[in-house]
Amino acid sequence: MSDKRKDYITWDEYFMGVAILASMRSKDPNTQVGACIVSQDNKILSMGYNGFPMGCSDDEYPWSRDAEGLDSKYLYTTHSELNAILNYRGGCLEGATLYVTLFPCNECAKAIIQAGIKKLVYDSDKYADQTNVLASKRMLKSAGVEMIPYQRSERKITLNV
Ligand SMILES: Nc1ccn([C@H]2C[C@H](O)[C@@H](COP(=O)(O)O)O2)c(=O)n1
Ligand SMILES: [Zn+2]
Repeated sequence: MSDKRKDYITWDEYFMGVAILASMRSKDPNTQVGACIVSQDNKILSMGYNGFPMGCSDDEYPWSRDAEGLDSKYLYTTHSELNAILNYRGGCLEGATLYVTLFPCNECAKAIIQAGIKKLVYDSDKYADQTNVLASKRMLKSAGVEMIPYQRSERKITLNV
């Protein structure tokens, strides 16, 4: 009988956990999103969270979701999924899996498809009714990207050791 630990975390818990941790870096006061891209042999390839592009200060650009025109955060934020794709320096993401804490929008779906990502594991789908998410699902389905809702476990994972 093996003495191996039995209560180790699953691959899904591990990679979604990394995505959740990445989301905690976001400065967005309303929604923090994290993404983690994983190879077919369970190696983490890249991570990202939503924020402004390099050189665009978190303290100078607006975080408002309601403001009009140039004062809206939506003009400036790069989504976590796109950041994870763009952060990858290793070459090809063909066949990779994306773990993300919020279902991707239509613009990120285009990038996911074009990057060759074949599987998407998502946690929240809080904007499921929005047109951009419906368009995203339509494109991901057409492109054969598998969409899998993350099965939250009962286990509480704490980071303080
Ligand atoms: N799949 C997604 C969806 C949204 N984001 C980012 C974009 C914004 O920074 C924030 C959403 O803000 P809200 O409209 O909820 O105030 O989340 C993303 O990175 N990935
Ligand atoms: Zn997006």
